[in-house]
Amino acid sequence: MANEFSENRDGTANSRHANLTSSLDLSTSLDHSVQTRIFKIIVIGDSNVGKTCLTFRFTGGAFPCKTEATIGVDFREKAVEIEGEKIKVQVWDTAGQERFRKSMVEHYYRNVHAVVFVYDVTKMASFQNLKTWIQECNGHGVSSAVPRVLVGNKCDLVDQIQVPSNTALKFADAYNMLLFETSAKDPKESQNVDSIFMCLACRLKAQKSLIYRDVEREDGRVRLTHQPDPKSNCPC
Ligand SMILES: Nc1nc2c(ncn2[C@@H]2O[C@H](COP(=O)(O)OP(=O)(O)OP(=O)(O)O)[C@@H](O)[C@H]2O)c(=O)[nH]1
Ligand SMILES: [Mg+2]
Repeated sequence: MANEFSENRDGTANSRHANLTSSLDLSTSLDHSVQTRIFKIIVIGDSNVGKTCLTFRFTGGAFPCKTEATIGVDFREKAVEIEGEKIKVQVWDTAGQERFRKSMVEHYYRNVHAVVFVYDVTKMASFQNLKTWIQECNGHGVSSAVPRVLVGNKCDLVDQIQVPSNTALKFADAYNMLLFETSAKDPKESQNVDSIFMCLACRLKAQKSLIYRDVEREDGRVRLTHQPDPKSNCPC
């Protein structure tokens, strides 16, 4: 594991074109040295929708001044605390371009704990392609018990919006997902970006027993039917 992650100045972990080994399988989801659970969240969607910028905003707290197409996968980690438990959220920022991802796909989905599907609100094609991304995810055996959320990014480009909110909401509802419309670029939206990942981390913490058992065998769906607890720091 140590060879695969380099520590950034801000304390987040990052690795490009990582040589994936079984140590990343995360089947136990537990960092034994410090007894911190690790939640593996993958970020999926068309190229250029802003997956790298969203993950950077969450883990690094800023919008990167320059990005290049992701090759394979970039890992970023952020330590969070939920109801007194320290948890590492490990974000897998995947490549949207087919040529940069095909050899890695199996690794993306293996032992994944949650999935973030991203589209660009200014690009209808990226929204229409979501079905293909969902099919790929299901085709790799990701259980319906694995929480999924939908993210419409680039909301700061208000004059260029092509995907109406109600269309996105209907889609999210049909696939039993929460919808977040946000912007990785707009600093005012940074809390909303954090909420995407914190919401999933809270769901996963609540599913504690599922993570220690075999998630694949559970077929229960995660539905947001409860009211958020005002005393909890869960954003959803
Ligand atoms: N206006 C605006 N631009 C954004 C936003 N998020 C990302 N971008 C821009 O969109 C472009 C693509 O962003 P990336 O984060 O690299 O996209 P990606 O989905 O990671 O692309 P791949 O790695 O090829 O899959 C870059 O030029 C970003 O600056 C946003 O919220 N608003
Ligand atoms: Mg990228």
